[in-house]
Amino acid sequence: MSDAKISGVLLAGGQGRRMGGVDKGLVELHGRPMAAHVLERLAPQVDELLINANQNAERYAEFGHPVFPDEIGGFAGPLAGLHAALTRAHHPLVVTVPCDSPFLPEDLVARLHDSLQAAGADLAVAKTFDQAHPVFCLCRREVLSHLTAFLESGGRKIDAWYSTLNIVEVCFDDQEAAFRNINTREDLSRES
Ligand SMILES: Nc1nc2c(ncn2[C@@H]2O[C@H](COP(=O)(O)OP(=O)(O)OP(=O)(O)O)[C@@H](O)[C@H]2O)c(=O)[nH]1
Ligand SMILES: [Mg+2]
Repeated sequence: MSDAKISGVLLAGGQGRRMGGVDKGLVELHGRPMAAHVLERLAPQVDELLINANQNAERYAEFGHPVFPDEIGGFAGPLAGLHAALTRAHHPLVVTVPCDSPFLPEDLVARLHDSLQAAGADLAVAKTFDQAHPVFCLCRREVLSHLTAFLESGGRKIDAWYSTLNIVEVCFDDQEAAFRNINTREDLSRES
């Protein structure tokens, strides 16, 4: 297994429309912002942490890690966040996680990394049973030029971009509950 260092990126650049247009990463669960839960789980798994957010930069900065917005504006979706992340990351491997999945696996990065290496893939993405979790991915930083070209040609859909890459899907069937995400007020109250 390679010992390449890994940058971890919290994707918090969405508009939270299903929750009424809130900045979901700052919404509190058990008395703390969801971003805090996610960062705490991810920190021991990576060599640096970065935060991608398009609003409330000062509040995200309080977590103590660099904060940056999408370079491609207009809330173009998570690929715009990944694009910005790949331009900012210092390490050769980059893992992304969403801001609304506070229970992410503690061995997420180790398992994505093992599969990426074993398959010699460009990108490893989590799945549970037949459900893909496309924003939980580990990729090589050098896919940036490929992603930039995809975005410049008007591409926005994460699945469409993945279909042009050498990817490996990594099975987390044993931890399905760790991927539950919070999209609505009802989802939030179910966890509270
Ligand atoms: N950087 C960036 N991240 C995004 C964007 N849209 C969604 N995301 C992130 O992608 C992940 C999954 O997105 P969703 O669950 O759809 O979150 P959302 O878009 O804020 O919420 P909805 O508006 O209800 O769809 C979350 O971590 C979001 O922060 C975007 O335009 N830019
Ligand atoms: Mg969305």
